[in-house]
Amino acid sequence: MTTLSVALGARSYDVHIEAGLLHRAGTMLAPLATGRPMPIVTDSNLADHLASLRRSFDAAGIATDVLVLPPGEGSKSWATLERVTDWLLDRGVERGDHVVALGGGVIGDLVGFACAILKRGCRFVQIPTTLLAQVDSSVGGKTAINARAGKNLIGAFHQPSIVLIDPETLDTLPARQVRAGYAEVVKYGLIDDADFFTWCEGNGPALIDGDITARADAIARSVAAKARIVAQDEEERSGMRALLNLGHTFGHALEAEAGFSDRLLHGEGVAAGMALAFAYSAERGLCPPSDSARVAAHLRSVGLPDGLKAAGITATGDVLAGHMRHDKKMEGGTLPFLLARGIGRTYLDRRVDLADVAAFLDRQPR
Ligand SMILES: NC(=O)c1ccc[n+]([C@@H]2O[C@H](COP(=O)([O-])OP(=O)(O)OC[C@H]3O[C@@H](n4cnc5c(N)ncnc54)[C@H](O)[C@@H]3O)[C@@H](O)[C@H]2O)c1
Ligand SMILES: O=C(O)C(=O)C[C@@H](O)[C@H](O)[C@H](O)COP(=O)(O)O
Ligand SMILES: [Zn+2]
Repeated sequence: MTTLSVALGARSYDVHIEAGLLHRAGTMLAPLATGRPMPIVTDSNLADHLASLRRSFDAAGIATDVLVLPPGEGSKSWATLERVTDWLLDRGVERGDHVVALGGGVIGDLVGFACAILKRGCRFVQIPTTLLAQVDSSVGGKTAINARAGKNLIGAFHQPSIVLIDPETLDTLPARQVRAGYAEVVKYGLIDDADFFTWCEGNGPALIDGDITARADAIARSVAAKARIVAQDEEERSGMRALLNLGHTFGHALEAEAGFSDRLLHGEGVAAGMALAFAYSAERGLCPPSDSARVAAHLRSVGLPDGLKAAGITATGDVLAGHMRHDKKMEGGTLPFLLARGIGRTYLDRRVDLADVAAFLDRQPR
């Protein structure tokens, strides 16, 4: 088993990664059991993994209660949040109790936020089952739902007590979802690890095709990178954690245009967003055009969108910039932007003019 730590003082926790770990979750979580049934929240695509998890809890003598939600981004909503919090309150969940989030980033973000606000905070456990959640969303404590005005606009920082990652759960994940999660893997290479991007170019196709070693390696490297960044800037105050937002200002705008629907998955928006961030950096003379072309080529080669056209977005630059004005990084009316001086050389630029970004977007092929 690989165990990585997210070092946050009193809020520190471990992330355990091992094939088959789901079947040992009961033993791993037994120290957190209170004698009352442990609540598990999941979505309806996870019946088989839920059954495995419950068997492992039964074997460890832990009773469970289960809430099954509809799958998809639409569940990151006020209505579903109310459903989760009412369900937890009906079960008499106390502040010291642990709620298990079994699923992808949607379940993790939603349940994490419910736990952040339930009785002003109860504990939770992340058992991520998508590649995206295993490499990114289950670690770091960003929790949220979406608002009419945009993505993740209602949320809180709330760290889990433990994260259990079983790469074998990815065996049932549809290929499109694997590819979308892979975009966040590539992100770590583009941020500050050019060698890892080269690793992605060599191993990405096998990872997507199901190579368990490549998947486990990518998960461990991604979690280590995220834990290192989060430990330095837990609440995105210094600019360090903002690096994890590479491609997201563009990506969230594209997701908003697609109505936060299956038309464009989060990871697909991030892929197109990263390609746009590199193209914009290259256009401004900050980044070698060859690096920008290399990023786009790799994303294309694994079937991810490399820009507006591939993402199916036809909106004007002004409309997209309008979405960006809701970005949580806005400061005094300006939007700090993640740009790149090259592969592995992402930085936060505080002098970007949104009108210039809009004009750049208008020049992109539709
Ligand atoms: N908190 C963070 O730091 C953070 C980081 C990245 C993304 N996110 C958020 O995560 C969300 C996207 O997460 P996601 O890509 O995991 O999407 P998701 O949770 O919607 O899961 C994708 C789909 O896969 C299904 N699924 C999950 N696990 C499965 C499995 N093992 N086998 C078969 N089907 C399975 C789900 O039911 C769903 O239909 C977005 O809302 C995004 O904003 C948050
Ligand atoms: O953990 C972070 O910090 C990230 O930015 C990770 C992102 O991949 C993730 O999509 C996050 O939810 C985006 O955060 P937001 O603050 O832009 O909503
Ligand atoms: Zn993301």
